[in-house]
Amino acid sequence: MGFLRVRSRVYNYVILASRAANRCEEEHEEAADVVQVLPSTSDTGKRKPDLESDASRLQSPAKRQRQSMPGFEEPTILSNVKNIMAFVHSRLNEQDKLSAFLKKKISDLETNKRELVGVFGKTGAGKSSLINAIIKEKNLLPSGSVNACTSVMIKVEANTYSSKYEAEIEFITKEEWNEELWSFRQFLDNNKNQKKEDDDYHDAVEKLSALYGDDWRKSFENLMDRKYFKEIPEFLQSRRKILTCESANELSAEFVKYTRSDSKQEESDEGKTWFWPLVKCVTVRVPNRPLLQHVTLVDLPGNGDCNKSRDQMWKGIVGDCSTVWIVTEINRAASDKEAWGILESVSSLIGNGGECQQIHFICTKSDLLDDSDDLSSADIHDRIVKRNIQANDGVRKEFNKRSKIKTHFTDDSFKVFTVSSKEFLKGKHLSPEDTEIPKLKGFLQELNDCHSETVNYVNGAYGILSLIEGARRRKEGVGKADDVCKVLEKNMTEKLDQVKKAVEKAIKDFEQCLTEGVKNSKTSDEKLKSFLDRDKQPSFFKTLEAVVRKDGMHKTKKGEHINLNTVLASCLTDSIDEKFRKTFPNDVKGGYFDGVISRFSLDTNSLIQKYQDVKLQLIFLQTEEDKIKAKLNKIILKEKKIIYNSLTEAIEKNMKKCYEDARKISGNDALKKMRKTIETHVSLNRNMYEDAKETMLEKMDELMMIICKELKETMDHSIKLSLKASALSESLPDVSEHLETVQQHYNEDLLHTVTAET
Ligand SMILES: Nc1nc2c(ncn2[C@@H]2O[C@H](COP(=O)(O)OP(=O)(O)OP(=O)(O)O)[C@@H](O)[C@H]2O)c(=O)[nH]1
Repeated sequence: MGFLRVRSRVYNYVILASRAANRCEEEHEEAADVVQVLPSTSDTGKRKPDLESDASRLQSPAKRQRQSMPGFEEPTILSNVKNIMAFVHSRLNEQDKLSAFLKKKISDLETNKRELVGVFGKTGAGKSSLINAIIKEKNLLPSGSVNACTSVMIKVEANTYSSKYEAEIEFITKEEWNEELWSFRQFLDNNKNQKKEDDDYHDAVEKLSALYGDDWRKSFENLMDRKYFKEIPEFLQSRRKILTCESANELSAEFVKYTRSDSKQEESDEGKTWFWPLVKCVTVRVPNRPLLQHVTLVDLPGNGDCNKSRDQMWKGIVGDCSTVWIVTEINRAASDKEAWGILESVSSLIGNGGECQQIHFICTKSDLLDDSDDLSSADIHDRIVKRNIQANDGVRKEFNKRSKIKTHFTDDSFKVFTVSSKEFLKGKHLSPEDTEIPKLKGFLQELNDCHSETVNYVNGAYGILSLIEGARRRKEGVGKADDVCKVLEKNMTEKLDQVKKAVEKAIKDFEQCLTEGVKNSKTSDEKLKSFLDRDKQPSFFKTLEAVVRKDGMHKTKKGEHINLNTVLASCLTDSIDEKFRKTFPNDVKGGYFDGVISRFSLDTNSLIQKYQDVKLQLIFLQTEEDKIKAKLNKIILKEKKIIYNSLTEAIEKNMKKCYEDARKISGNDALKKMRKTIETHVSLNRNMYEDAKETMLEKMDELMMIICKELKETMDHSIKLSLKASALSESLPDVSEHLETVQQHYNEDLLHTVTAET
């Protein structure tokens, strides 16, 4: 993260330097001045950028041509303000408390948050083609082969610091792979005489064959030998591999062996090694894509992988998505069990257990019609449009029936799109608008533009510059700082009390709900029983074996997501879902805890009227308030996910022993015995529900402490330093012009925020 931050910062400076250097000759002095503003090694602890050469390299014809390319990123408000703050930072010394405080405040402004859009859907639904169409890179993500499918998570984002196409490959560790090899070996040994139709048997064989060809069939002894990893020394050295190319085509050809599995190797592929079993995630960076500057699209193949770290990363990314796209083919979108199954299985992870604000149900391949041979182009167009309307209605009706999803999401947060990636790239029957790809791009653009980090950065910068100017202009002995402090401290006590009461009320409400949930734990038992009652089905033993082997979670080849832990925790989660969603809405407009955090204010506005000579200091405090609220919102968002998921995790922890015992069962009546083991464990461990409830409430208490401490300490410190500490006036730079510039941006931002909200 730190590395990225440095990279993007350097890039901003380079742009500024290049712009300045492009101006006419008499402005050269100014360009030199700009270059001086770059951060030093001591500032970042990283490589000191070679600024002179960075700037002069940008003078090359190739670079200039790049700048004139459509979509080249012009410096944004954010980069302008960042440059100003870097300059101010370099002019502050640390001889007094206030300057040191200001320097730290400037460093703290830096953030690198990206909005994640998670793309789900079964294989072949058209995810890769959709992403390619959206970023207008026909050949970036490999798509189309009948046998191959995307097998690892792929993040797609803008390359903001170079004009190259890049793929960063993150591997699992050697130790993890070694462990996996051992469990494959055990599993294959135990299943020697079984039918080879088992899902996990196929998975193991697929992974081993991808990497070792037929060698694994001869012996398991030397599978960690270096010779198998010659092409990827990075894996052995626990490093990431970076591929860099000039074009999307080239990059795609290079990274395909890290992302896709090929179930039926073709002749031309013989001897080819596929490394996807070792890969955790690939990040693809595309140059000149302002649309993805703050947004990352993540292609998420289904979970249920037996690799723990990959599974954990999957869960982490899914929980961090602010939007989720469910992709399915239009011809049976409303009835596609697998697509709805995916959405149901992730709804609590992305809803109360995550931060998803919007679900987009995307029906793909809208251009594909049956029997269109004899139709005119106009008729084809009309039929497509008509079917789009029908699909839209059908999907919405289906959504209304799915109560499991609806407990986490409102009607407004669910939208349907009917798209054709193919027609968007080479329209034959549909206009670009009819393909609905521009609609999705518009959504991403808004996500990228309304990036709250820009607003937070500009607000923070405005406050800091106000404080510098206020401190510089302030004459000794003038002002009624002490009076102002007293009022502020009184306001703070009152407002903190309100926050505390609101959080306490939420905790009490949760406690009530969970007590009911514990009482209703029989409902979970019934759900468990109905799952175990499937023991009459012929393939059930294999499924149950896989479930216990993977600590309660398994995805069948037919796409069914089984999670016994969530089934057992459902009496608790069901009891709390509605209250939890209202207390921690993912759409933060209303604010957490009935808006008490959003309403927190020391009432600086009215004080400004009365105490004009400390107006600038009060403006700083106002922006500090906004900043601490934004920071708290982030903390609460992170914590609320942990709090909600703690219910299922507590059950999962308790059930671990049960799965371990069940795993050991084999031989005659194994299915019966396994069932008995699970039922007995659940009936003897009734306290697990109470324990889960207590764990969650403890976490809520901790959250309350964090909120109150953060609010009090940050505001106390800021009040003290802005109104009480004096700086050596000669040590503070004159930032009046910068203040004016940033104030303009601040006002624009405010306008933008207001317009976006209305
Ligand atoms: N006619 C038509 N075909 C499409 C469209 N989108 C995708 N396809 C085709 O559908 C097939 C699968 O598309 P992909 O984009 O590879 O699907 P995917 O969901 O990424 O598949 P995995 O990589 O296996 O997860 C390919 O042959 C595509 O060319 C579309 O809008 N129209």
